[in-house]
Amino acid sequence: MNKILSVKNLQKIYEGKMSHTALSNVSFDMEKGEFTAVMGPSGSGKSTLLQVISTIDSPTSGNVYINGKNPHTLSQEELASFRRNQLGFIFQDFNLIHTLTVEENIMLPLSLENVPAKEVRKRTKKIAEYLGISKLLPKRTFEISGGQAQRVAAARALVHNPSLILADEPTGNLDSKATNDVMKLLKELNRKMDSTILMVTHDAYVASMCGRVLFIKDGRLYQEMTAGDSQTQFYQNILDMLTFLGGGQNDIASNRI
Ligand SMILES: Nc1ncnc2c1ncn2[C@@H]1O[C@H](COP(=O)(O)OP(=O)(O)OP(=O)(O)O)[C@@H](O)[C@H]1O
Repeated sequence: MNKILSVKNLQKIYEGKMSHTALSNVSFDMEKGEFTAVMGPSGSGKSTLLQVISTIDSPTSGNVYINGKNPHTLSQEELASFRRNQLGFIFQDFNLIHTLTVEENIMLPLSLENVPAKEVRKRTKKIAEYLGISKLLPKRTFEISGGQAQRVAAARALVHNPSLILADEPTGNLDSKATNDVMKLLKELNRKMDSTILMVTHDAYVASMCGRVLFIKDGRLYQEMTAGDSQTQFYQNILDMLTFLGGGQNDIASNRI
């Protein structure tokens, strides 16, 4: 067993005129090669969880260990390097930089780490070939399609071979064909490269393609489900849980299987 992520008794309180407990006593682990979804009603704390794990925000109490190291105890400088080395991010809007070419976007994490230029080109070429986007390398980001942009974002997230990939609603803005493409891609990364992926999603169909789903309600880990043999059954179980948790129409995807 190779534990990549360990979240222990995480608590996050947003202080203000009215302080708000966004996460309360959340604990779970992820082994290498796991693909796990985080679901829950709007405002339940999913993004907060991802932000604390990704070190964008710090916990009020509790600990996060990535590959056995607690990034929240690192200095600013060490943290920046830790994030670039250990984590890969895939966001809904891809976060590509439009003044750069596709190749430069993919290279970015390595360039920031002062990896030698020859090695940067070699790794960029390899990941681009792997994801079938070699021909796009010289293009600007506005010259490529949404699905291609998602592949470029995945290439950038993977080029430095991160321990953990964090995805915040990577299919949020996409139609069902593009959603399927993105999920195929993530599954492929998960299977072939043994990538460990933690993904927030509102979409029960998308979640049913993962190996495990964590359900959050009012900042607490409410329930977890593991996929069985049938994706249709898993999807149904997820839908049932979401209906039970409540939270409005947007949280429940239409019947797609
Ligand atoms: N910076 C902040 N300051 C104060 N409260 C915040 C802050 N960010 C989030 N919250 C509150 O914390 C709770 C959890 O928010 P979070 O964004 O994690 O929910 P979520 O499950 O990701 O929601 P959604 O599905 O709508 O994106 C919400 O009640 C939100 O209003």
